[in-house]
Amino acid sequence: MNDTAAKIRELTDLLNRYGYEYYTLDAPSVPDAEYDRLFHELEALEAAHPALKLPDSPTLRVGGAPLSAFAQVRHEVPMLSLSNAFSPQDESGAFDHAEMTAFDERVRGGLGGKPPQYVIEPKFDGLAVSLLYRDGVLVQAATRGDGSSGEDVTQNIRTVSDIPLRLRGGDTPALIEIRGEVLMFKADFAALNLRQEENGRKPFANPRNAAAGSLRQLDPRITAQRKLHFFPYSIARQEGGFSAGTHMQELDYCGRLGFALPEGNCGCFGSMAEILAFYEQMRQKRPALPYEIDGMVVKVNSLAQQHELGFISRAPRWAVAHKFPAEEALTVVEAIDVQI
Ligand SMILES: CC(C)(CNC(=O)c1ccc(Oc2ccccc2)cc1)c1ccc2c(N)nc(N)nc2n1
Repeated sequence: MNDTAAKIRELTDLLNRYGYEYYTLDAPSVPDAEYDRLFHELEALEAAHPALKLPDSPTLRVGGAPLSAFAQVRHEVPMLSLSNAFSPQDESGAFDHAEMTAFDERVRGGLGGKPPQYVIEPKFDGLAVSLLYRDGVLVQAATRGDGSSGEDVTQNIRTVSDIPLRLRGGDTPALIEIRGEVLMFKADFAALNLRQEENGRKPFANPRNAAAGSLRQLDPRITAQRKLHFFPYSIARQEGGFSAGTHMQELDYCGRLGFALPEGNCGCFGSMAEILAFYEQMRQKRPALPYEIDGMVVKVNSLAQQHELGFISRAPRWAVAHKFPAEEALTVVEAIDVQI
């Protein structure tokens, strides 16, 4: 490799490490001025040697020329929705968890009476996307669409700072497809709407619409100006690399690959009673979370038990969204469509 190519490789790796420390670990190891100096040095080298620009270059995060339309991407593995369980409040204000108890009984029935371990995690209220990495490099990103195919939003996804352009850690899988949610934090949503109003533009109704509108922008430079985040929640396909046996191991593996995890807002328990206690804790914590959630998701932890339980019309038998009651009587709970 000639020394210009070596220098570009070195600057790309260094800036990706600094970006990971700043955006995902929230623990920068260099001042912003140092990052900017190296970033401009890389930009200059790439402008002088376009053929040497790397597919995981951090300069891709600023967004290139606008697209005229989004290409369609067919999902090799369908992107499913979740069946819903609600816990309505009775007039005394007590919550009726009958639907979650019924879920637990169905799961135990399906497992021949074996008591499963459950994982409970936030049900992110954003836009579901699928990320495809080949030999550790992000090569494609798509929205869920109708579950079978979605829009190719690869260029826009590269501007999301906590999505790695190259997976971290050793033992890189030849292929891995990671699913999760792109969302906008509440504070960034408020700041965006302030800017919208100042510029005479219509404000977004909620952070989910703001995230969807920002990601489905044909101009990646606009997406790059919107502060988006990503949390993984599933590994859809994998060739090589670490083979997880449980959903918690999948989440931990995503953390090692360089993704942000909703630390402290996930749990793994051996009984539905503990799950319901954690759900209640999260319902109390919800207003203080930096991002919006519209409930919790409860999943069977063992992947072998998930496969044993399968899907009801392709919504998993082994997972259910446990929605929070609407905060105000006026909140319209959208009809949840189980998209296939
Ligand atoms: C559980 C799953 C539906 C993902 N899983 C899948 O989409 C999925 C898709 C094909 C699968 O296997 C199949 C393979 C071939 C055919 C049919 C299914 C398995 C899981 C889901 C959906 C939304 C979530 C959300 N908003 N927040 C959290 N925290 N978790 C979520 N989890």
